[in-house]
Amino acid sequence: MNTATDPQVPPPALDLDEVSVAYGPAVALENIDGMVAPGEAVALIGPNGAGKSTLIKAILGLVPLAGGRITVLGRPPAAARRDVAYVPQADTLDPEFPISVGQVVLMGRYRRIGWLRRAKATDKEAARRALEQVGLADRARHRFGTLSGGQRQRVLLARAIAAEPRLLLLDEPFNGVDAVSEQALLDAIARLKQDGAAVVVSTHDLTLAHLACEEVCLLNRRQYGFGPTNATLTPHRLRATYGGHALELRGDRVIVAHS
Ligand SMILES: Nc1ncnc2c1ncn2[C@@H]1O[C@H](COP(=O)(O)OP(=O)(O)OP(=O)(O)O)[C@@H](O)[C@H]1O
Repeated sequence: MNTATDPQVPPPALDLDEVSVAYGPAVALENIDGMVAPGEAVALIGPNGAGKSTLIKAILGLVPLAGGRITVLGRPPAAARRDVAYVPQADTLDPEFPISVGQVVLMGRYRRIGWLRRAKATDKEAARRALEQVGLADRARHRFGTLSGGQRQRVLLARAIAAEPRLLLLDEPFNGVDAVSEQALLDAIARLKQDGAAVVVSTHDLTLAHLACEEVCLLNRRQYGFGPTNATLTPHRLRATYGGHALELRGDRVIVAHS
């Protein structure tokens, strides 16, 4: 989607314009198109290998585009990095890393502080508040690796909150988290949106999409829908997105039957 630039109107948080990405000869994403406004969230939904993480990496400017354009807060992705925070999948991190929970969260401030400067009282306060927002204020001095998977995911979200992002990217944040962590994540996302941040969250969890996201983007290499959550998450579209596999809905969670 390409928007005309009007200096009076704030730019969308994210504008995807016919985005394509390839790894060598293999096309991972083809002609993805959509927009996210400040204060809104979009869920990226699709099966394993659909290209959700690839799209997040492209928004971060970490993979080159084979075609199209991504605009973040009116700028190319690399120029917007300071205003973008990213929460990776928890299982991609080494829990043995000898660092305290408080230090992990303070890392979210480093782009503001500069890596070689010392954190100021305002940075420490921002980190403390972020940890409080995810319900782990009492764990600041604990070693990161001693926390559960769900708690570590919340710490990484706190690190992102401490960065005061205008665009937050979350890669499957609900994988393996319990109901308490799930609620803490939902509350934190809601607060960020209230503060005007936009959120992009890759997930297999339709409950998360319904509870936290105004819009969804259905992906499986190409786009099977991008629009308001209720109108877009139809069984017909989901079935098409999940490659024609028989689709079982349990509650409102998608279970793909490999028939
Ligand atoms: N660095 C890479 N080099 C080559 N191919 C890659 C690379 N990263 C991803 N791919 C391929 O691109 C496609 C999309 O992968 P991606 O990780 O973006 O999917 P995903 O939707 O995030 O999947 P999941 O739900 O399993 O995390 C897959 O076919 C994957 O094998």
